[in-house]
Amino acid sequence: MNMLELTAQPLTNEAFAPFGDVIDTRTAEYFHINAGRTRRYHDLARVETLGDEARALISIFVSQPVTLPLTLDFLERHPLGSQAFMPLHEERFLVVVAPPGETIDPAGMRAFVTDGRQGVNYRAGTWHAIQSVLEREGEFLVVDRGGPGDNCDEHPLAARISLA
Ligand SMILES: NC(=O)N[C@@H](O)C(=O)O
Ligand code: NI
Repeated sequence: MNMLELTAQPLTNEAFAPFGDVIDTRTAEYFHINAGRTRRYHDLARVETLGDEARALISIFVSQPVTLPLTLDFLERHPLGSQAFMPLHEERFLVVVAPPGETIDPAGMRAFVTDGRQGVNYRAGTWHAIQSVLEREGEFLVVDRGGPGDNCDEHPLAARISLA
């Protein structure tokens, strides 16, 4: 299997649009609630929970940092639901994705690096690397789909991800 080499680019809303949503108050609209004390950054990402008895889960991931370059031997997808990761302490992380589909075209793969203020929401079926925090232990709020059915497929590949 050929090793694909990718250099992670800064994450932007536009570049990530084919894969899901970037969660970032700096690029989002808000309105005031709670007698003006609160800015509500409303409906920043679409939560998908497909199939009978599906429900949204709220979890916390505490992840150990990856070493660079990051070597990947698979990407995974969740066909029955979205999956969102929001850092709780401005942790930076790698985002490696490919568009939904039964196979992965290496030419369609993209690698991004977040800036600490960004979270991501993978839409259902988007191929992605598992959570890959940089530099230090990371704590993430995770919103994804629970319920019956197989919601995690793996696709083997060989890739090495570097920072510029
Ligand atoms: N397995 C799990 O809950 N996490 C992965 O889906 C991931 O994307 O990190
Ligand atoms: Ni996942």
